[in-house]
Amino acid sequence: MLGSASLEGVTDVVGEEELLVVRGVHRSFQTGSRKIDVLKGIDMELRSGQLIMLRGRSGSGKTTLLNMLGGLDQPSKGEIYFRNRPFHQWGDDQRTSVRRKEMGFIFQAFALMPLLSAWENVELALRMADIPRTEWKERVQHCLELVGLGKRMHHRPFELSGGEQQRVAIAKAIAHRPALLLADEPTAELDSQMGAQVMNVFQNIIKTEKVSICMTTHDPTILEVADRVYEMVDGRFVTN
Ligand SMILES: Nc1ncnc2c1ncn2[C@@H]1O[C@H](COP(=O)(O)OP(=O)(O)OP(=O)(O)O)[C@@H](O)[C@H]1O
Repeated sequence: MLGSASLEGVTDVVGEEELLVVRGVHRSFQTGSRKIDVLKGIDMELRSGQLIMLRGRSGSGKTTLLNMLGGLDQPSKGEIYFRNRPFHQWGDDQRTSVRRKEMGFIFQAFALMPLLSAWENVELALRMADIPRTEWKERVQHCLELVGLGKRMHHRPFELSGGEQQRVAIAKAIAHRPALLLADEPTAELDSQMGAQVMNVFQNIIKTEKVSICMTTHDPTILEVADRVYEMVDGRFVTN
């Protein structure tokens, strides 16, 4: 087992905070009498200020891993440390609390409330994270300006392009100042220009908001902006 002493060792060596450490993670699913091994021993690290990408064919296990990093699911075996805390040992309530306060999520389909404006969508995220109401106005404005939507703050999703909707989703995901942003194929529904805009926003928020990002992608054209790419084949990482 990887104890806190060895984690401190890792931090000393690299001189930066290890936000996420994954050791020997397996995940199996039982369907009827069959056991399916989806993750077969995953090791990875994510440091503060990094953008890492999980790449791999459909069905290789990327979403399963991302769900685990976000505490939506738990490993069958192995360890996940989030900010030096043993995420894999925690119960649902503790994981939910960390997820609400310290993590943000972005999905392929933009996950906005259709009847709410961009402003109201971001505000909703602050309400959900128990951020005091007095801070909402300034924070919503800041986040929407950060993603380049300062002039579209009161539009509703159907009045925005796909790329703009995804940028509202980013503003919503970072509003409560998470340390970690998890994004599942955030550019998959976008054309290459809009996808590039989303990646620019990601690079920008890593610097200005001090958030780290772990995302999955199929898109080879965006891999070059990653600090590190993990290639997944059949539930394992392979070296390129
Ligand atoms: N709850 C579950 N029960 C049974 N099998 C599952 C479950 N969740 C995922 N799987 C299986 O695990 C495998 C990996 O799925 P996963 O969604 O992680 O792949 P992926 O790499 O994200 O694929 P895609 O790029 O298409 O999203 C698939 O074969 C899937 O059917």
